Amino acid sequence: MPADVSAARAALDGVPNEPGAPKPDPIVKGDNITRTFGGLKAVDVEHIEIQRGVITALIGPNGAGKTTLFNLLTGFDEPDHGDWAFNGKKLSNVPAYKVARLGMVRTFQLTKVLSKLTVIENMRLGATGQRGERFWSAPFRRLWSAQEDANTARADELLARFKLDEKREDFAGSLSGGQRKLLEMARALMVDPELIMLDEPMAGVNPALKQSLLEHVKSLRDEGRSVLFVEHDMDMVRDISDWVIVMAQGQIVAEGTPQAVMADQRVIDAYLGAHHDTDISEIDVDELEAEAEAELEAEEPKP
Ligand SMILES: Nc1ncnc2c1ncn2[C@@H]1O[C@H](COP(=O)(O)OP(=O)(O)OP(=O)(O)O)[C@@H](O)[C@H]1O
Repeated sequence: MPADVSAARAALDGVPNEPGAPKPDPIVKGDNITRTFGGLKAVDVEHIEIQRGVITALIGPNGAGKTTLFNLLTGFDEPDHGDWAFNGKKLSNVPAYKVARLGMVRTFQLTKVLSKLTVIENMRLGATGQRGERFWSAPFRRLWSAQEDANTARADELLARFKLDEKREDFAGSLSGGQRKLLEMARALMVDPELIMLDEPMAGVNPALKQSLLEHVKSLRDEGRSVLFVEHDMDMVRDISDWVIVMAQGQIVAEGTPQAVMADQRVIDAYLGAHHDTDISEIDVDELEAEAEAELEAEEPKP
């Protein structure tokens, strides 16, 4: 682990495991952020701070408001109320492409339109700082070509890093789940962000590829970026996050190191409360028994 990553982690040592806890060096700071849809308060965050230079996970049950909070912070949606700052600069009413240019970028799942572009075209689109898909319409495409050379060089470098160089001319829609996630990450890196926000980086990824994806996420932090990710895959949260923020019903209900948060009763309640609908008939009882037996055998003292 590079020394500056250990230092960044160590800085979290004294931070209390409390919702909205102040951080020693926050890259994002927000207050009283609310967003309602009809009568529903999707986001109702009193105070949030994201520490610089570490990996922060944002978790919570379905509908907790995680994606809405991502959209608000990055300028893709407007709050009812709220103030937040990135590197001390207030961002309310700043459009998404400007937020991206300032250094805060979120990934997007590959939409239908983006699937019909090639991998390299997706990368060049990333360089526009998230102006959206309309920016890629024919007139803009011509305007854009003037700046293409520098962007293409950066795009090719990133494609090589994420092992997508052989897919350069393929349609993005033809990529596997894991390759799509790598492309989303590579595309976001086109603007060289200080804070990269990953939306469910493990969703739809084949288990064999998960480890390699985790290493790529860690490499973002190890090169000095701050990472904030939304994820349901608890193994990933446990494995790579330095800090975890838990949302439920629009609010931050808990925060702390992965170990502290996973042991927190409020988190267990918020999670299990939402996931207790698992159909018991779907569980393979024989498999569970076999696993339990294997574990017991492994624990038995050797004669
Ligand atoms: N554009 C919208 N119009 C109406 N309701 C919305 C809209 N976007 C989100 N919501 C509602 O706001 C709440 C929070 O949704 P959000 O997608 O932010 O949750 P989430 O924590 O990201 O959930 P998930 O883990 O399922 O992605 C949900 O009840 C959702 O139905």
